[in-house]
Amino acid sequence: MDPATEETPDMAKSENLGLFLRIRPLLQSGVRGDRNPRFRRKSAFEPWFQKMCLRVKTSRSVTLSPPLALERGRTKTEVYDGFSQVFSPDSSQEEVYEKMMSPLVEDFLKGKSGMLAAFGPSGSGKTHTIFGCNRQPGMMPLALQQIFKETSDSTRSLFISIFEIRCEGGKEERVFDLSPNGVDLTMHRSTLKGLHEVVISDWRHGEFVISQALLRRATSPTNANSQSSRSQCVINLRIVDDKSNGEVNDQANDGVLIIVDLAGAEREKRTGNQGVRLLESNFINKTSMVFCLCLRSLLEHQKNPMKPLEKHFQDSLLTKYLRDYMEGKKRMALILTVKAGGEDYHNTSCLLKQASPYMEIKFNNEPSKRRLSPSFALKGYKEKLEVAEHEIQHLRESNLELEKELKDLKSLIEVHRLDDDQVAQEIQRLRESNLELEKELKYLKSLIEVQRLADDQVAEETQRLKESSLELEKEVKDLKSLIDVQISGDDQWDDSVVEDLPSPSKNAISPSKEDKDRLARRRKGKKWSSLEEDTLRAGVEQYGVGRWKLILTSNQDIFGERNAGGFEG
Ligand SMILES: Nc1ncnc2c1ncn2[C@@H]1O[C@H](COP(=O)(O)OP(=O)(O)OP(=O)(O)O)[C@@H](O)[C@H]1O
Repeated sequence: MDPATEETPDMAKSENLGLFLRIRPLLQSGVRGDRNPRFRRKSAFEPWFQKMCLRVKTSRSVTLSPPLALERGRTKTEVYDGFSQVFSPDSSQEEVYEKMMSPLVEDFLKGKSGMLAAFGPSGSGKTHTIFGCNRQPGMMPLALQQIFKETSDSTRSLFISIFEIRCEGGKEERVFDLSPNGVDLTMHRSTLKGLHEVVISDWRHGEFVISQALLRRATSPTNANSQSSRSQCVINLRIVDDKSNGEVNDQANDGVLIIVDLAGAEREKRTGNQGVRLLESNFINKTSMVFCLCLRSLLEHQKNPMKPLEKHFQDSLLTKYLRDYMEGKKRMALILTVKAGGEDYHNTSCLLKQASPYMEIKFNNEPSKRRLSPSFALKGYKEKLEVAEHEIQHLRESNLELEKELKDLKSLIEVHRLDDDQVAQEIQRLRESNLELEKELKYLKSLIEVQRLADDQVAEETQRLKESSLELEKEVKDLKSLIDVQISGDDQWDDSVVEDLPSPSKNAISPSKEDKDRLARRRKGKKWSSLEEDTLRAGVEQYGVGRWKLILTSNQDIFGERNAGGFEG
């Protein structure tokens, strides 16, 4: 029994499960989704209607023919009848909506909860039917349009939540909230804790929220479908009367409409799945199987109440969540999607055999009659308490994790701070050594300057000495020429005598008698003063013996009238 309500079963007012069948149009050869090369080769030139194993018989029945019978022109066919509606390959989304979805939405707006699930093999058009695309919006966007059209002037609010159940890498099943900022969810009984609900302002907003959620949904390409859903996707629409302030009362309209896009059951050979894909495929097939077991058990139980209603719903998270529907307590519709190609015969036949009996399942179609009993209230509070406790535990854990992260960050900052100190110290040290180097450089520069000055002085002194040396040389030259002039003035050599003289190297020159007299006269001349003698000695010391003319000219003031010839004696 639903923990929130106590419903009075009234089978007189019950109705059958709505079972719809939609046949996907055959895609052209080579179009992704029809990848069986064997079949493509065989049927490349056949007209499309000859390839089909499933044909619409009436608006509620179909005929199924095996491919071999088709090939050999036999008519071994099976008829499946009693569907709520059969949609042919050329039926539009609007047509499907009008006949299948619109009644569910009408009831939802009246406060009746309901569920629609799309069920069928991979690539048969479940996601296309539920969500559609921009050009062909599916049941979900069309439902939003209808809801907002009919509630535009009321005080009711629409809430949407969307989640998926998947089995990553073939491990345990997990639930992910697909709403913005959604997280992993845990299921307690049939309730998801922490599932985020978004209040929808208009149908475009609703469409946006759902399209964003679908971007997060797990999909992968397989041989059967280029974008195959790898998870069970569930969308909840809940409408709340704002006047009720969220509280339960008799008038409150809080119907829930659940739309489920199941991942398509797959045959390993068809999909070519391996590794992780194969594990996912096992999970998908298992969920489909549990879903079917629940419905079959419900049908058998309804047919023969002596047969117990098996608790198969416990075997998968999806059926756990949909327990009320799996146990026939709430209204449900199924749309079976199939492909009608010859190569799809096996899948289509299995699905029809398995699911067509579900059309006999009955549900009570009365709105929930809510009675607040003390036991219910207590039960409700207990559950709320459990949820709150769980959330507190969850918050505590995440708090601990955050604290740990904070600690790690702090220690990281500390390490960086230490590094910074070291860097600052190093900079300081470098600065100081830089200063020292600058000082040294300054000192060296001043030394070089001093040296340069000294060099300049040396150069100047050298220059000066050179100049004075030149002057001296000039003076010496002048003096020499003066001496020569003096000598030539004092000693009048007779050129004729000189010409007759033998070479000096062979004969000593002997003066003439006149010269000898002149010399004698000079010797006998003025007497030498002691100053003259001292000066002569000093001259000899300075210039050497024989340099009489030089000694004379250098000390002309002392020797006066004397001539150099008189010095030799
Ligand atoms: N009625 C239709 N009209 C046109 N195209 C369709 C129809 N049904 C399905 N398709 C196309 O067929 C391909 C497979 O469809 P879809 O993805 O809906 O399959 P599925 O049953 O959800 O597969 P899976 O279980 O692998 O996710 C898509 O390209 C889709 O657009």
